[in-house]
Order: sequence, then structure tokens, then C-alpha cells
Amino acid sequence: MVAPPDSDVLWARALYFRHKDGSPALGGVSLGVEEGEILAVVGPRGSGKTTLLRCLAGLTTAQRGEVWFTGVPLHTMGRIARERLRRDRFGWIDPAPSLVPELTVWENAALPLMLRGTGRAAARTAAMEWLDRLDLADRARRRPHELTHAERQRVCIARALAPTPGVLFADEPTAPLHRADRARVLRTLTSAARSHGITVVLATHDAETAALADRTVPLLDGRRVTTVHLPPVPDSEGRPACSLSV
Ligand SMILES: Nc1ncnc2c1ncn2[C@@H]1O[C@H](COP(=O)(O)OP(=O)(O)OP(=O)(O)O)[C@@H](O)[C@H]1O
Repeated sequence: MVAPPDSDVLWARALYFRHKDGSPALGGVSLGVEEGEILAVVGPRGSGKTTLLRCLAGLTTAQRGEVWFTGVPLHTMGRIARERLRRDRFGWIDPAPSLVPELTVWENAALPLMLRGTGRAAARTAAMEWLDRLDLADRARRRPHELTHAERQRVCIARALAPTPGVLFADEPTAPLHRADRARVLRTLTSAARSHGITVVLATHDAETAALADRTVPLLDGRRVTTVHLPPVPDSEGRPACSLSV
């Protein structure tokens, strides 16, 4: 087994994954993510972005290949140890909001901290800070069903940031948001990551979102490629910019 480079907080080698029905999802993907880096995995729908993030986060185990986090192999770790690592060091944002309906907004945002053992008052303070940064402070005592879909997604983002995870995995994190909201929330997310030293791995098929990352890894049909063509977005002079390369 070859150990990963010291500079990489997350490192994957030759990941292969095929779904139970035989659909191929990853065909030998290798990548390294440096500490504090914001890395965008880009590609069209079905290119394997979600599967790659799930493998890197230890939510799915690749049939072949290795995943290392700070020099610790995830691919040989037992399920309970992996779940503990995920709870204590990783954050996850899904493309659609998923909250506990019985809890208030602040309780939802504070939940990962409380699961890690943080006291209720300290967890509430941390959750409120992030809810405030995401313009949700006045919704803190509401239940999820009283919020709009976009507000619920912003609660999920606050919930993921509140424990200051080592690595934040964000799968199309702003998919449910309107365009104006999207840019603002992405700026909050990336500036929070930079100021708190959070490494971010985000999946997106949107060139505008990918442009906020330090580096992009284009995927196509479960493999790394040099360039993928993403939906065109106008640059500052109104010209379409429609491909990304590494
Ligand atoms: N549960 C599943 N069972 C079978 N095949 C699946 C399943 N989930 C995804 N796939 C297939 O695996 C491949 C990779 O899917 P994946 O969701 O990782 O791609 P993606 O780039 O994240 O796409 P999207 O942007 O649509 O989420 C696709 O061909 C997809 O159809």
C-alpha cells in the first residue's frame, strides 16, 4: 500500500465503483485534495460526481481503490469507526434539504454539534452564528415546514458549517436556490471555508459555481478528463464561457 503525500488531507487512488444493477459509476479515479483547498468536481449529470464524493466521505465503499484522510485509510476502516470519523471530521450538504421536522431551525443546525457532545447552549450559540450569516436568524424558532425550500437548504448549509468540519462535502449545494440567492450563499460558504480553514470538495455541473473553487477536477463517464463542457455562463463582459480545464 502506497501512503499518500503529506500535503493532501484527502487522497484517493484508482477508485472503481459499479452500482448493484451493473451501472458503472467510477472507472479508476485518483485525486488529492490539499488542506484548506476548495476543490470542485465538475461534470454533466451522471458523470459520477455524487458517487465520487460519497466514496471520499466514506458513505460508500468503492469496490476497488483507496481513500485516505490525513494519512488514515478509510477503505480498510470498519463501519463504526468510519461513521465516527464522518460525525467528528466531515460535513455533508445534499442537493435537496433534509431536516428533522420535529426540531426547530436552530435545533436542526445545532444537531451535529450536539451529536459530537457539545452542550446545548454552546451548540445553540454556534448554530445561531451560522444561521445569522445565512440570513436565517429570524427563522431560528420556526419548524422546517414553515420555511421556503430555499431557506431549508440554507439551514442545511448552516448545519454543515456549524461544527467547523475538517472536510465539507457539498453535492450541488445551491441547486434549490434562485440565481441571486445562489451567488450570495456560495460566497458565504467559500469565505467561511477560507476563514475557518475548512477543506471543501463540491460537486457541480454549473460553471459559475465551479469558478469559485481553487481547482477543478472534470469528470466524464466516471473518469477524470482534461476538459468538460458545462452550461454556458456569461463572463464579466457578457461573453459565454463554457468549458473548464485542469
Ligand atoms: N442508485 C443507483 N443505481 C444504479 N445506477 C445509479 C445509481 N445512482 C447513480 N447511478 C448511475 O451511476 C452513474 C453516476 O451517477 P452519479 O449520481 O454519481 O453522477 P452525478 O455526476 O452526480 O450525476 P447528477 O449530477 O445527476 O447527480 C450514472 O450513470 C447514474 O445513472
